[in-house]
Amino acid sequence: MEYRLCPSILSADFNRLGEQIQTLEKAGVEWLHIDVMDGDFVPSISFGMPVIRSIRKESKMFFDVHLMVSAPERYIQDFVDCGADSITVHAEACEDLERAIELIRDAGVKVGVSIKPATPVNDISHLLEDVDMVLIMTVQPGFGGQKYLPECTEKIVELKELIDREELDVDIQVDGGINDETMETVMKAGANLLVAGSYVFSGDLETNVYSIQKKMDKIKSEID
Ligand SMILES: O=C(CO)[C@H](O)[C@H](O)COP(=O)(O)O
Ligand SMILES: [Fe+2]
Repeated sequence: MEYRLCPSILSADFNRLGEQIQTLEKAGVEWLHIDVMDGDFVPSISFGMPVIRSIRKESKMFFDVHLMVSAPERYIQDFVDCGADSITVHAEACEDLERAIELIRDAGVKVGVSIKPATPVNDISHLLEDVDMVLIMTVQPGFGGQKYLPECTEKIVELKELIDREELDVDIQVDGGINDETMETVMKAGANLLVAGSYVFSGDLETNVYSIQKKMDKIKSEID
């Protein structure tokens, strides 16, 4: 099982975004989590295609685009064109989730489906064969810096059991409130892709990345 830290640039200093992305890349980070918010599916607005297009020119990292957008089907090709390597849509945001998955697949990038804390795993369990990743939100989507919702842990366990039972190759990503304490909980529950914003970007970025990766390696050795 491949475990990865996926820093979320929502917590970056946008005045120094290029420089901070370079720091992450030099420290060995391979996935960059990119949160797009539309002010409709979630209350806040973040950024969109022009920002992604700009950072794509400077970075070879895997761009993991988390669309917190209503009817995301409208924008799949745009996000692929500006540099996404994977696109994650919310089950709650799509009128036809199967169609959204098909559009992402046909556009040639990896497919992710996300569920909010109140959405049961059961709502997406029939689609597991069609996706590369399921993102379990561990806070209400819309803002960085919130506290991990402990009731989400059992959803990670449930999803992991389903994936193992059906012998599928699907990553489990978690997003929201990941820190020193919660990273152990989510990894032991079955998550392998850990999104973290405020935990990575508060204080010295390089020091944080090395220390988080070291902690992840230690937890991984306890799981294997
Ligand atoms: O999707 C998100 C918010 O909706 C972000 O990826 C997430 O909040 C990361 O921030 P933090 O690690 O500070 O909780
Ligand atoms: Fe996110």
